[in-house]
Amino acid sequence: MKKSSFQESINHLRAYLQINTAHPHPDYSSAISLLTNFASSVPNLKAQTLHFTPNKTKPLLLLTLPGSNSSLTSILLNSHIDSVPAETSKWSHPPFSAHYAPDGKIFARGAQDDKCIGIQYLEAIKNLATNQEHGFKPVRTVHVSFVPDEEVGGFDGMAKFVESNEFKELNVGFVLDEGQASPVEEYRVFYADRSPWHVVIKAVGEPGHGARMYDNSALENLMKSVEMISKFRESQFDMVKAGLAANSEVISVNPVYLKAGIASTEGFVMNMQPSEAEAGFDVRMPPTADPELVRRKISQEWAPAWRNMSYQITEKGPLRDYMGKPLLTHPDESNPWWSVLKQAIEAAGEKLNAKAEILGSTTDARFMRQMGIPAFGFSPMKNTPILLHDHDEFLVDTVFMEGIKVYESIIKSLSSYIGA
Ligand SMILES: CSCC[C@H](NC=O)C(=O)O
Ligand SMILES: [Zn+2]
Ligand SMILES: [Zn+2]
Repeated sequence: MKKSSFQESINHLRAYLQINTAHPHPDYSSAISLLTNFASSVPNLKAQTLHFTPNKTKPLLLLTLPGSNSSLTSILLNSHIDSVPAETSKWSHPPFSAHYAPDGKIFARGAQDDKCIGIQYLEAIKNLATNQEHGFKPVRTVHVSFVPDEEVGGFDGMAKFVESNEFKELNVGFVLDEGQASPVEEYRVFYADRSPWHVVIKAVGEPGHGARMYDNSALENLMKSVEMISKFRESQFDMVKAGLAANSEVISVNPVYLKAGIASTEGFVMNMQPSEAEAGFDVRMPPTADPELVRRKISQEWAPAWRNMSYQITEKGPLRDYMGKPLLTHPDESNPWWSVLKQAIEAAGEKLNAKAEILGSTTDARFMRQMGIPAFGFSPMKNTPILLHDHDEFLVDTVFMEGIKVYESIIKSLSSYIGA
C-alpha cells in the first residue's frame, strides 16, 4: 500500500461530497459503501455497519484499528454522514457536484460540515500506516465512527449508539468530534456545545372584524409575548456587543416561524382577526445557564396562561451529564487529554487559539459528554470563512491537506498516550 497522493486525497473528498446525504432524504447507503471501500484499502482497519433503527434506514459505520494494549480506553474520532439541505438555485455551483475551482476551492454542501473531517481521519490513518516500517500499531485502539442524523438532532444516530452494548464494549476514553472553521491562522477547539430547546408559543383570543379595536385578540396576545422575548434577546445580545461574552456564551432566542391568519385560496383574508396564532423559537443555552430560569421565563412572561397563551418546550438532548454536571470537557491542565491534544497540534507546527470555546450550535459530542466521556470539537480548517449551513460552502484543497497532517500528529499522540 502507498500513501494517497494530493490528487487522490482530494478525489476521495470530492467523491464523498458528491453523494447527496442532505436531509430529508440522505443517501446513507451510498456513503457507507464508499467509506467502507476506502477503509478496506487501509491495512488492519476493520469495518462494521451498525443499525439502531428497526427498518435499518439509518446505518452507522464503525471502523476500528486495534491497539496493542486493550486494557487502555480507546480513542473515538467521530463525524456525521448527513448534511443540511442546500438551496441549489442560490449556489454558484451545484452543491453536490463538489466543483473544484482553479484557486483550489471545493464547493459542496458538507465541505466544512463535516465530510472534510471524515475523510481527513481516514487519510491520516492511511498515511500513518504507510509511513511506519511495519505499519502503524497504536497502543490504544482507535475507532472512527460515521453516524447518521446529526443535523436533525442525532436521536436515531449518536444518541442510540452511546446507549448500545456495542458502544460500551468500545470502552471509549476520549472523543474528537466536529468543530468549526477558523477565519484566522489559529485552529479552534470547542469544549462544550449549547443545548437546544425548540419552543412553540400559542395564543388564542377573541376573533373579530379587521376594522375593530378590542382587547385580547390572539395576535395581540402573541405580539406582546414576542416583544418580551425580543427584550430578553436584546439583553443577551447586548452583553455580546459590549464584549462581555462571546456569542456562544449567552442564551440565544431566535424566532424561526410565525403562523397566523385566515388563509383562503386568494391568500390571507385581510379583514378578519384570527382566533389563534403561534410562533416558534430556537433557544440555545450554554452549559452553565440555568434551564429552570428559562423555563420560568417562558411560563410566566413569554406564554402566560393569563394572556391566553400556552407553550411547548421540546428539549433536544441532555442538559447535564449522568452525574448532574454541566455538559463540558475541561480545556485545562486538569484534563490530560487537553494537553495531549494541544501538544499534538503544536508538534504539527500549527497554532491553537489560546482560549478553547463553546460552540454556538450543537453537535453529537453532547451525547458522549453526557456519558462522562471527555470530548473536544475540532475541525482543522484555518484561514477559512465559516460557511456551515450557508450557500456556497467551500473548503480550499491545501487547507484540507494541512488538516490531514494535523490529524496524523493528533492520532499518533492520542493513541500512544498511556497516562489516563
Ligand atoms: C436540535 S439539535 C440539531 C443539531 C444541529 N447541529 C448542527 O447544526 C443544530 O441545530 O445545532
Ligand atoms: Zn456538523
Ligand atoms: Zn451542521
